[in-house]
Amino acid sequence: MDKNIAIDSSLRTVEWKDNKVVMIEQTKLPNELIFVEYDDFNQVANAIKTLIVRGAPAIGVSGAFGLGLAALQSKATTKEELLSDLEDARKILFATRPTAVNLGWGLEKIMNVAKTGETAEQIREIVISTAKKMAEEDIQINKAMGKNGAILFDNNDTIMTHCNAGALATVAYGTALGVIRATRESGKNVKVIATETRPIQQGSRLTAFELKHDGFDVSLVPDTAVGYSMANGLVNKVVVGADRIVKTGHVFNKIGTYQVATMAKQHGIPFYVAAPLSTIDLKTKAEDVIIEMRKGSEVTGIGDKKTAPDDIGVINPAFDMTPPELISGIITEKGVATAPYEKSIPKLFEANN
Ligand SMILES: CSC[C@H]1O[C@H](OP(=O)(O)O)[C@H](O)[C@@H]1O
Repeated sequence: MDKNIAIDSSLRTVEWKDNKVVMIEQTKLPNELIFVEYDDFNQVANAIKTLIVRGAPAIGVSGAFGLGLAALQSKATTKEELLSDLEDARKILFATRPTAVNLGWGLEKIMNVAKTGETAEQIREIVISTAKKMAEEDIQINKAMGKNGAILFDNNDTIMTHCNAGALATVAYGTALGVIRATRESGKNVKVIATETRPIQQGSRLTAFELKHDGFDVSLVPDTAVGYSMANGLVNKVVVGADRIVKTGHVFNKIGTYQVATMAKQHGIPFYVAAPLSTIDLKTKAEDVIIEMRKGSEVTGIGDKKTAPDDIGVINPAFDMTPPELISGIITEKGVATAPYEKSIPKLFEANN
């Protein structure tokens, strides 16, 4: 592994290059940093479903790029035919993962601009240019979010994270880790404690990897040591990402987030969520959000090594819900929302923000 990898805005998790989608093959980290190239939207759909690319903003942009490939693959010569082919591709990309709202948001944004094209060629051009613009905006959004969040953190804080809400969950820079990067850039010295985040270990494989390569003092804890870390004064604050936030302030994030938030409340530790507006869903009620259930083999083994007996029942939700009363603030590119969230979250969308 190249010890001099720079995991910052210079390294893109996913990008459009020569009419192909290029992404980091995240299931190979931290052992190998491999880039894969796709020219078929079905390959992008598979990459999202199998977590080759993961993280709400990253899969939103990947879905948009997937529609760009679908536009190039389509043999359509008329607007109607091409829109029909794009809708077929949208359904396949949308069905890959149900919880992160960014995927649906990214696909809908592309479909809406596609309808503004008059000819098949115009549609192809606008779809690809809009997807590329979405990717560039993601980085700027993360940096704005970082600045808004940095003021909440103090010099010499030790900050706990859960899962990976870093450069590897976005196009670059990250959401929760973007706040940590911006805090350092503001001149404050911070340390990080990353939870392992079983079963897929986004914390140990991805967060520890990217923070180490970005020069941070990062320590790893098993998920079972969250309470110990907080009870023994090792944690000053927590910041995590999100996959969907509803207007009441209920946050849907990687499984285990609810436990971390509950422990933080118990120990009087501020618990923040960092997410772009594209992760906020003003329409869906908390009780109607679909929690992705993943295959049991992720829990009964690590890689190809079995760690549990055969034929046992497994409950493997990929996400859980953290209620607003456990959340100190929701950091976005438009500012920080605080309780009561049903009043503060809609304000983030007001034009003068
Ligand atoms: C900045 S979004 C990151 C968010 O997505 C992760 O889930 P997954 O790795 O399954 O895509 C996790 O919930 C992170 O907080």
